[in-house]
Amino acid sequence: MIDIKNITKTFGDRQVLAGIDGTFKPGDTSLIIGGSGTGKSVLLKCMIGLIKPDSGEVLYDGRNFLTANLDDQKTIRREMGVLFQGSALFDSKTVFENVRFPLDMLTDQSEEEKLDRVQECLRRVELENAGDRMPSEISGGMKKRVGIARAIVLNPKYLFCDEPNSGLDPLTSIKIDQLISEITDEYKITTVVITHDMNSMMEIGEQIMFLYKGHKLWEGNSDTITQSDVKELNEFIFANKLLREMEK
Ligand SMILES: Nc1ncnc2c1ncn2[C@@H]1O[C@H](COP(=O)(O)OP(=O)(O)OP(=O)(O)O)[C@@H](O)[C@H]1O
Repeated sequence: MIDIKNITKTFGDRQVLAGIDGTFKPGDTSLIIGGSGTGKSVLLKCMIGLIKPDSGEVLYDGRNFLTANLDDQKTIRREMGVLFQGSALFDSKTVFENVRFPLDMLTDQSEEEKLDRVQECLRRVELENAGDRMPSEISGGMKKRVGIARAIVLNPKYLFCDEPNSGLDPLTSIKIDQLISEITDEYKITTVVITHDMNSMMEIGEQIMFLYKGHKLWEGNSDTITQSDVKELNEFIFANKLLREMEK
């Protein structure tokens, strides 16, 4: 479980996060949605320690990440898996080496243990036969799956995905969403996904937080999202639908 309390962040004279609260539960794929520049990535970065908020708390199963000492912060970090935008694979490493990388950096496992674990994760994302390939030789959807395998290789309690659908066609997007959602459920991970994607909201939105200009304006799930009376949310959904229609 992750609790965030009153997270604020200002860059210069621009307030980007104006006091965000939220709870993210194990086994749930929670979505953070909102238009461009509303603070979604900054919020995610505050949660994983890449940006220091001006105030607020981020609690990982009750452990205060921001005030923890370095050792405790390291322990919490080790429990996080992150799927960055664009997958962020190392171009010069094979698929296998990319997935093995966190094990090399953060564990003292034997070669055999690492081999087993990497194979297990590649199998989970249905890429068991692609280990020898280079990122340049595989499709965008496969790259995302490699990114997911790498994000889960350390058996994370918490998984963060920044726009996992960016650059993918609708069908591949749905498959990636389903994979994230299945893995979340299977391993009871607390998963937080940033997305613009309307299909994702309807398919995997067990909990959805809508940000608008740094404020949390609405919270709910895919069943309740179309019934809200929040004007900004309805406009966001309408614009999204329109975009989808135009793409068809
Ligand atoms: N390091 C930074 N320094 C200054 N301003 C920043 C920094 N990071 C983000 N911002 C600003 O904060 C605002 C929110 O950015 P953020 O990346 O969180 O938006 P977002 O909701 O994720 O948008 P998008 O969907 O387009 O990625 C933007 O105006 C952005 O320019």
